[in-house]
Amino acid sequence: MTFASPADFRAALADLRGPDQGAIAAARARQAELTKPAGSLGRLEEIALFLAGWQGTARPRIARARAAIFAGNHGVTVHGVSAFPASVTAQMVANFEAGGAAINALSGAAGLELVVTALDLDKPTADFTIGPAMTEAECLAALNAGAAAVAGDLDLLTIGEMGIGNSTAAAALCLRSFGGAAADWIGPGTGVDAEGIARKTAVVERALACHLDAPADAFETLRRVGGREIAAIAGAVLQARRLGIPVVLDGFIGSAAVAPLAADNAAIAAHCIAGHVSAEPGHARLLARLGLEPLLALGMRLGEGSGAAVAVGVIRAALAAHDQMATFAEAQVSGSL
Ligand SMILES: O=C(O)c1ccc[n+]([C@@H]2O[C@H](COP(=O)([O-])O)[C@@H](O)[C@H]2O)c1
Ligand SMILES: Cc1cc2nc[nH]c2cc1C
Repeated sequence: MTFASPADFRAALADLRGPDQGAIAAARARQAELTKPAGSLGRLEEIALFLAGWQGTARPRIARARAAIFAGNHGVTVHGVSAFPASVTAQMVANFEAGGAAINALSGAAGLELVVTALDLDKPTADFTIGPAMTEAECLAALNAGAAAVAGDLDLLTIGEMGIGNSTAAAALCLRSFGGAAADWIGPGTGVDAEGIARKTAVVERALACHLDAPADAFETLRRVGGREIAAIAGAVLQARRLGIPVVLDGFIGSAAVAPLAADNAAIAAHCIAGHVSAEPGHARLLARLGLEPLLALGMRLGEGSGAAVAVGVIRAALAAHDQMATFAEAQVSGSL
């Protein structure tokens, strides 16, 4: 068990390591020697430096990369907050296992090992409009399931989720972590209409009122208005940080899992790349609050780690250029005047 208690989780979140500045400096020096005008590969250059810092080497690589997908069920679905029935969560997990989901195709295309963790699907979280979604023990177990999906020898981790109703939980997490109005964080999710959005807004407002006087630290917010797959993502992101593994986040729900952690320690997202900005309207606002600039904007809103997996293609391209290009000296090309 990685996090022995809520206090242990809080201590880990309070004690975050930074990237290897020497490796970043060495990678920057190499970039300056490659046969291109300085800065001409734009964000690709920043990605190479980012991976150098977290992998602790001037020549980062992606030999072993994993897509970790977490699934959970939500008691809040009793309020009609999703366009799909809660039974779809387990059905989609079976689809992941059979190889028929988008993430199967996209993780394969990106060269990612797919690891699916289904968390007590037959035991939905409690309805968080009337009490905490999870007990302390349940939340801790989910955090640890997330941490357990992170292997020490990974060069990169991408993260995804599946959970009917979890865009409502994600909105509640964002509101409790960053404030604003419920409407700032609510969107159609799987595709609810205007009445569905109004129902989601009322549900999130009731949830926030229910937990108003409760402690607002990361563990309590995850436990009260999160979900098992969401807490698992939080545990995986924190464990990856402890191991120095860079993370690619996916869409609105995957990013919202980090929101309570960021409210306690703004440095938590430093080892994360936002793979994409999803079409869920709160995602752009959330990424801005996390200090992350999305790599892609493809109008995707699927979840299950799909946008993060697509972004890995760009990240691999960044490393290919960084690693394989000739220097000005090697290619006998004149440098800038
Ligand atoms: O990743 C996103 O930005 C995203 C946006 C909308 C929906 N989803 C997925 O759809 C489900 C949540 O939507 P809902 O309507 O059931 O709350 C869940 O399984 C997510 O993976 C995901
Ligand atoms: C079919 C389906 C697939 C999904 N994948 C992630 N969330 C999803 C929600 C639905 C409804």
